[in-house]
Amino acid sequence: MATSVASRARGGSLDDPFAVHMAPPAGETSDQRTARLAAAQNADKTSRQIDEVLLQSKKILDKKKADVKILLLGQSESGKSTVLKNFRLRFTPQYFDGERAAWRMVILLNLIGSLRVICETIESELESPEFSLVSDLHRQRCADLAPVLREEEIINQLISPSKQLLGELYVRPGGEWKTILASSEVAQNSASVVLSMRDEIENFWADTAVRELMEKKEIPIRDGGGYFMDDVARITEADYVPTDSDILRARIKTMGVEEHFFEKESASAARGVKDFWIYDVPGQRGSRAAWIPFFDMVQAIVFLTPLSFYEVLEEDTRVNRLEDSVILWKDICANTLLQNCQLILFFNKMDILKAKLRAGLIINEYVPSFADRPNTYIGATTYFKEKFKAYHKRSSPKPRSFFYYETTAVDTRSTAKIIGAVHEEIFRKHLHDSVLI
Ligand SMILES: Nc1nc2c(ncn2[C@@H]2O[C@H](COP(=O)(O)OP(=O)(O)OP(=O)(O)O)[C@@H](O)[C@H]2O)c(=O)[nH]1
Ligand SMILES: [Mg+2]
Repeated sequence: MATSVASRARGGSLDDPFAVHMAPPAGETSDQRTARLAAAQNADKTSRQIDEVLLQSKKILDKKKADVKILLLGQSESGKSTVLKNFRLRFTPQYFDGERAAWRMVILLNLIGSLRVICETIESELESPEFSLVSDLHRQRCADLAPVLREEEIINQLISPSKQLLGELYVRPGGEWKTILASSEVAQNSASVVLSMRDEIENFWADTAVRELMEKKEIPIRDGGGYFMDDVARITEADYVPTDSDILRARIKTMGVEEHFFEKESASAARGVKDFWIYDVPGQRGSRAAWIPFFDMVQAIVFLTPLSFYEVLEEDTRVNRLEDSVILWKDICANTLLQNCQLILFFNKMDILKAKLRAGLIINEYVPSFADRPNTYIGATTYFKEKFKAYHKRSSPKPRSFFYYETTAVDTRSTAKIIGAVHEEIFRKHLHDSVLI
């Protein structure tokens, strides 16, 4: 009966189930006793270590809950991961610095990817019956580059999460790929193959027929990111170390959610900075469901949109890029889970917009409502800013401030200033909200 067991245990009787288990075995020798006590001591130590780990994990979890969390949102190629790199460059420069060897491999991979796209374009051009800018000589040059092109698949096998080994570069979530690229012998061999053919690559790209073909086909390898065709001599030097700007221009598509912890570095110039987290997510249409679990835990969203009204989405060529961004922006503004969240809008890739306008882009051919406003950079940014601001005001469940910046995320200098201002603003609001709570 329950009562009798309890009362016997309280009385310390030998029927106590614990006492039975703790008692030394009958006839224990002195050596056995020493071994038993040592084992018990070890078990005790392990148990205390486990408790310590659990306590630490809980502390980390509690701290994470209290820390500011920032989510980067926007369509694919809007520049989310590039903005994250800018944050890392400013707030954790030592970590950023330690990754240059891995980025060198990404840059070489981006170069091989461009070469593959060019060779595929040449091949399809040669198959078309119309007059062609290129000839069998170019086909031969591509065949000569085969050893370099083969390396794309070899390196991707090391770091890619899927069987698709050609096409846009993406990696398994987490930082392991950086260690692999920086230290694996296979990757180093691949780099040697590219370096050994630098003259062939340079001569290939120096051919005006090849460049003209890419322009005629309107294949934007220049604008698409990860463009290093004009840097072959420099990036294939044996002692090449990527600059900050090279790393910002290197392209890896984000597949899973990447969580980055920003812990103050003592050597960091950014004094007074508190720890915070940034979440970088994939922007492709099919991956946007992955954003939702973060909505009720983040304090701020940096929403990126290039003003690419002249382009369509890569994953769905029926959808205009700017239209997609506007719909997303309205949804984010209207979401009630995010009603207390600070929204910061970046019009990104402004260098590309400026270059397009210089090259003769006519805005109202793509956006009829732009009408006869000045077809200039200021004209465009003013018009679209007012649009985004109006959606923000109309869709937000309750009033909130509108923060907006024009950015060129591959420009470290101008972006560093903006990142500093954004960081300050987010922490100012966080402090204000904490006081109110
Ligand atoms: N010219 C120019 N290129 C940029 C700018 N911002 C980003 N890029 C480049 O555009 C490419 C795509 O940027 P990412 O940061 O990878 O885009 P993302 O939003 O993370 O894309 P997903 O991971 O596919 O969702 C990269 O190669 C960048 O270097 C910019 O302001 N100007
Ligand atoms: Mg990304």
